[in-house]
Amino acid sequence: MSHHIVEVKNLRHVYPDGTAALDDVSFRITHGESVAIIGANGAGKSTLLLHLNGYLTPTAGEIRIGDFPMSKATLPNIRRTVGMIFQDPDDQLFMPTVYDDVAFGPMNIGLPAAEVDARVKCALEHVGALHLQEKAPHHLSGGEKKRVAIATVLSMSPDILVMDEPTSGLDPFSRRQLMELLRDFHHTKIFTSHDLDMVICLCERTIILNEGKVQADGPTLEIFQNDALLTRCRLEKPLSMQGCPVCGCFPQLSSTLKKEVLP
Ligand SMILES: Nc1ncnc2c1ncn2[C@@H]1O[C@H](COP(=O)(O)OP(=O)(O)OP(=O)(O)O)[C@@H](O)[C@H]1O
Repeated sequence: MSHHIVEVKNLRHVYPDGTAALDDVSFRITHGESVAIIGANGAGKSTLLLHLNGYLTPTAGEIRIGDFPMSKATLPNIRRTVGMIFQDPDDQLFMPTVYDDVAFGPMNIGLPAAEVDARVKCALEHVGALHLQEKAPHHLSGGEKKRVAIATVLSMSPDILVMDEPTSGLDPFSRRQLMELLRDFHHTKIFTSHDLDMVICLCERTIILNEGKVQADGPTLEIFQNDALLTRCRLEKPLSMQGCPVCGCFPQLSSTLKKEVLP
């Protein structure tokens, strides 16, 4: 399934004002992997994601999605393969109703009306937002907007899901539901997040960006056990791996995690 592969080679991005946001970033993500891209504020995470379906163009370097190098000619195909969910759902929702927003992508690729309708209903049901279909997106709460933004991407049946800060702004119940939804998506997933407890639950691999460069790329648990690396990159362990400051116990850890995390 080579169309599920994401390859980034020596990517550099300099914004028009001269800010070098990414420098010599390289990695390869293969089919079915679930990968977190983490880093402190300003590390370059969003800039990197915006390259993965062509919203930003590299200053230098190369991106391949499956068999296609990113270019003007391959962009429509790549955008069908890579479903991008932005940090701010307002960047994604622009139609008069939720239904129209979720239908927009499938209609645009010329699917028959019955197929569009089926995809919209299925995507909205999947994110628990079918009851919102007639509402105006700008009347929704932050968490509802996030779900609908995800539905706009699911309705296109992407092979690769790319999400910038998926759990930001969600209440604990909605966060849990979203995590379950993402766990059920069995194709390639790439997230940026400051929610490191979500990362530990959903991503077996983590890439750390620091000042636009890849500082680490490996198994998530190994990375979160490397205190020196985390400190150097201005990161902290997930809460579930931090001991209670009073007695040193690990109340939130599941027993499986305890075996792997505790010395
Ligand atoms: N449009 C832009 N023009 C100039 N500089 C920008 C632009 N967008 C981002 N930057 C700069 O690029 C660097 C990387 O920003 P980016 O948004 O990719 O970081 P991030 O890791 O996603 O941060 P955060 O965790 O705060 O969302 C920062 O120094 C930022 O100020």
